[in-house]
Amino acid sequence: MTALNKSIEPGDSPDLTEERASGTFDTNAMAAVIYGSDKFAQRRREISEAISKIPELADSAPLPFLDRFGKVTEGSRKLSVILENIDKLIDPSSYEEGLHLYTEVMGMEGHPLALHEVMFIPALIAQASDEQQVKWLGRARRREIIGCYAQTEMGHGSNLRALETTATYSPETQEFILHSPTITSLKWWPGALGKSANWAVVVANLIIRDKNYGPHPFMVQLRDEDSHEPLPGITVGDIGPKMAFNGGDNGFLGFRNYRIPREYLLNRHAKVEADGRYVKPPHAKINHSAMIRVRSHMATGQGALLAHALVIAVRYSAVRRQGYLEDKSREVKVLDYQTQQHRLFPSIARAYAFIFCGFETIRLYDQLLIDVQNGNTSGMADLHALTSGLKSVVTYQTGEGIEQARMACGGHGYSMASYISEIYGVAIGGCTYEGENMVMLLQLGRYLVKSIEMIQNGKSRELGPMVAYLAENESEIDLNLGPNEYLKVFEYAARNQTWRATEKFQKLRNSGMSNEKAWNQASVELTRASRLHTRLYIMSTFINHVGSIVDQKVKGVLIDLLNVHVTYEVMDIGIYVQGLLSSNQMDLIRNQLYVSLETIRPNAVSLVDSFQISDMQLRSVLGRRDGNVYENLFKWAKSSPLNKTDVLPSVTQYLKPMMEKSKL
Ligand SMILES: CCCCCCCCCC/C=C\CCCCC/C=C/C(=O)SCCNC(=O)CCNC(=O)[C@H](O)C(C)(C)COP(=O)(O)OP(=O)(O)OC[C@H]1O[C@@H](n2cnc3c(N)ncnc32)[C@H](O)[C@@H]1OP(=O)(O)O
Ligand SMILES: Cc1cc2nc3c(=O)[nH]c(=O)nc-3n(C[C@H](O)[C@H](O)[C@H](O)COP(=O)(O)OP(=O)(O)OC[C@H]3O[C@@H](n4cnc5c(N)ncnc54)[C@H](O)[C@@H]3O)c2cc1C
Repeated sequence: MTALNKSIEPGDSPDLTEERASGTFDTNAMAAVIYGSDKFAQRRREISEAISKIPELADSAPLPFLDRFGKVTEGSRKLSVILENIDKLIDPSSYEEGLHLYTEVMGMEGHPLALHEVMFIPALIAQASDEQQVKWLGRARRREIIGCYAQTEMGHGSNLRALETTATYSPETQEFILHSPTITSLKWWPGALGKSANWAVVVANLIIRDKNYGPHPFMVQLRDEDSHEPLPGITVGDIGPKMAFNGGDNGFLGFRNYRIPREYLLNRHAKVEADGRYVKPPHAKINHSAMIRVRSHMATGQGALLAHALVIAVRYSAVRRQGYLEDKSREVKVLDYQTQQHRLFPSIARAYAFIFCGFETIRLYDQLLIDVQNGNTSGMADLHALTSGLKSVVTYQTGEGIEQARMACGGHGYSMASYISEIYGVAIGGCTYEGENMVMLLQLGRYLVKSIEMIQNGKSRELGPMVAYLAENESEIDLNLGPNEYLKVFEYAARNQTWRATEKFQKLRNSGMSNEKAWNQASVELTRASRLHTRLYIMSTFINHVGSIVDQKVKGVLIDLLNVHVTYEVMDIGIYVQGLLSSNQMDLIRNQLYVSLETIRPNAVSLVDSFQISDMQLRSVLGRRDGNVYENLFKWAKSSPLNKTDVLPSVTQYLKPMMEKSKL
């Protein structure tokens, strides 16, 4: 009989082999569900295999032992090896294959092409005219140029209307003059801007005859294409070390009356004619499209980051033995403790939920892109609201889940040998980039308040499908019926909170308070409504996705995982459902959660193995596929540069003289 868990190999830790043998489903079949098709899951495995055959693609040292300079250099070195071998490794026209290749080889610490692929090229696709695409897109795709997306400034990131960089049109020369008038107007943070990029999409206020038309995207050359020196009028550099992404060069950028041709305004939607006439775009916020795209991809991206941490924590918990349960002759795997399961299994469910929900959101974005290219912008507000809430909830919960995974690994989780702190640093960057989470929750809050106002004005029928539940009355809940009943509990909580928050805002406003002050005083309640609404969306896409799965064994275990999810989520929002559920019902749900943790236990390792994250990609001693943790932990420590000599110069220079002095 072939093993259902495809990861069993001779030489593996017997503890992990035992876990893999208890799995009830084929991990390749689950990987096909996670990665959208059997074909792509298979391609991922083939690409990982091909990468492993090129030794130069391996890290030259464990990344945590490299300093900043070493990390940046290592990223560029590996990138050049990738590009020499790219045709052997992937189909270069496949974005997904490229993403897998980069993630595996470059890791998550940042590299010169990260923003080129994630924002620069997408911004050109969405915002450059056909003519401009002929000029730049091919060059960008062939990597003749390296680009980034430069919007945020030292003084302003969230409030785009207050950006200070100006692009003033000069009809005489038909040029835009880019200028940074203050210190705070320096572009600050853009990935790959500091040292790698030679071009950028720069967001600056378009000024024509003293009138400010607001932020617009411009294509700007920053460095000479031969010497890579900054061009005259450009000040550019690296902003220094960060919590994570230290292989990347997030940068600063200033302009001193820097001239670019009129044709360098990305003008698919808005244009400036030669005489300075402004042609309006079809939607006022169309220039925000590069951000909507990244936000749409963040649920799968963050799900993958959470998955990395869980692969490490769950595998390690199956080989780590500490303490006893009934059998006093052998210490127990820590994964058998209910507290450990409660710490990790709901996060496994969330990682799956984020990935499935991400599929749906990317589908909505791709549809919107087609609609917008055809002149139909009617879906923009809905997707903006949805992705604003989603990026906030998934990044926050991913951060929470990763931190729990770290603690679940005890002391070794705190070591960089686990690599979890790096994953954490990368993931929580997402709470800030692409819109600070509170700010984005409030964007969704605006949309929810408007939806309630439509209901109040008798326009319930005009509500979109995602907010139609706000107009419904609650019905009786029978919690024995399964996930759809839990969905109703969430609908109740989100509806109730959205009405309460809206009514609070309206009451304050009606009391004579200004709109802004009333909004501010209701804003915590509004963010709570946004979170509940978003969690409802995540739960409903999880339920729908599981419903569509054909492989019965895979579907069976995903239903078990869904049971962990719905019971955990409802317990987690207990305070919002007090009016709906009795304390007996809450006890029932709590017990269902404990039962579902036991049900999922035999499949825990297979569920994380199904993410099929290779050892190379994981970069974690604790999370190794073979589970041979201890001998490799010792090897890892011995490879520390501090252990190259037994006596460090710092000891000879400072500690020895100190001890000698004390002896006198
Ligand atoms: C395959 C890709 C994978 C991607 C990620 C995976 C991650 C995994 C691994 C990570 C590895 C590397 C990735 C690192 C990438 C990091 C890249 C980071 C990039 C950046 O951070 S770029 C800078 C981002 N900056 C922001 O997000 C700024 C946030 N602020 C805003 O967006 C706006 O200021 C605002 C939305 C808060 C407000 O906009 P403003 O223009 O001022 O509008 P308002 O006046 O407030 O509102 C007016 C009405 O307009 C509506 N509105 C606003 N925006 C939109 C929109 N985009 N579409 C439609 N409608 C919009 C708003 O709702 C108001 O409507 P109303 O009047 O209420 O009807
Ligand atoms: C890892 C990383 C990568 C990045 N990459 C890029 C990039 O490639 N290109 C780019 O252009 N930018 C990039 N950024 C910048 C990023 O987009 C901004 O930092 C982000 O949008 C937040 O803006 P801010 O820094 O101005 O935060 P601030 O707005 O200053 O936030 C500070 C606090 O004020 C609160 N606050 C602000 N406004 C409001 C409000 N209206 N209501 C309530 N509370 C409010 C926030 O909630 C937060 O608590 C990156 C940032 C990071 C961390």
